[in-house]
Amino acid sequence: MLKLDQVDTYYGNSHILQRLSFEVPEGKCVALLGRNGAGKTTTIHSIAGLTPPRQGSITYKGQPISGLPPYKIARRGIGLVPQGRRIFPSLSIRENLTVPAKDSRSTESSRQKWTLDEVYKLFPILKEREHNMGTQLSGGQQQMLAIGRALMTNPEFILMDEPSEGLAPVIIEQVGDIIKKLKETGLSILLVEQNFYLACGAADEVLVMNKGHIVWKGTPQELLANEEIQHQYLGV
Ligand SMILES: Nc1ncnc2c1ncn2[C@@H]1O[C@H](COP(=O)(O)OP(=O)(O)OP(=O)(O)O)[C@@H](O)[C@H]1O
Repeated sequence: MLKLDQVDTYYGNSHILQRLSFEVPEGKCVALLGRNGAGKTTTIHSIAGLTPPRQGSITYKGQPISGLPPYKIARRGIGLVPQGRRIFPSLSIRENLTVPAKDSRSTESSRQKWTLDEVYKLFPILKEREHNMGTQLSGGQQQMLAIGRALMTNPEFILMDEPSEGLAPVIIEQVGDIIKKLKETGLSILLVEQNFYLACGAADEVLVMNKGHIVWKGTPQELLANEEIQHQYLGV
């Protein structure tokens, strides 16, 4: 569904992604793991059009998307749950959810529509607190809000950047359950994580990244059994 082929992304003269190639099949969750600075966020930003690649191709459902502005990539059906959640602090929870959905052209008509009610069904706590300000939520609830806000753009594919960041272990487990539920709705997911156990619990395939390229790929079971890779690239 999403394919990166020989992607090179730079910040100025710094060559960050180096001939990066991988695929995310339809309906699957692929986790991208790696230490700080490996290039995971840069990968997400390259796909979303925030830091376009200088060379190589990114295709989504067979169509090239590299070079398109971020809003056009979003309209194609790729939603972003950014690192650090980026909740709008001066808006209520309801407003945080409805603001990105306001532009009716933001959705291509054939896709299943996520409504406010459906997002509230998935995250009942957001309904209970819909008139609170975004910043009055706990870290886990803010993560639900960030996911709900991405769903309101009716994506078929979601990019999730470190959803476990700053959360307590019990909440990280809940995030894992949410990712499984999203997959059951038919979404395809690229999950960037530093949390080895969350990634292995939620993903169908794991990619390990180091210095801007993929150094290992396999199933979560294979990674759990491979202590050398865990130690060398993930600091587990
Ligand atoms: N805006 C920027 N300008 C210059 N260099 C940057 C910028 N953002 C990131 N980098 C560099 O690019 C490299 C990859 O960073 P990136 O944020 O993609 O890593 P990451 O794997 O997501 O790590 P983290 O988990 O810390 O976010 C790092 O060496 C980082 O210092």
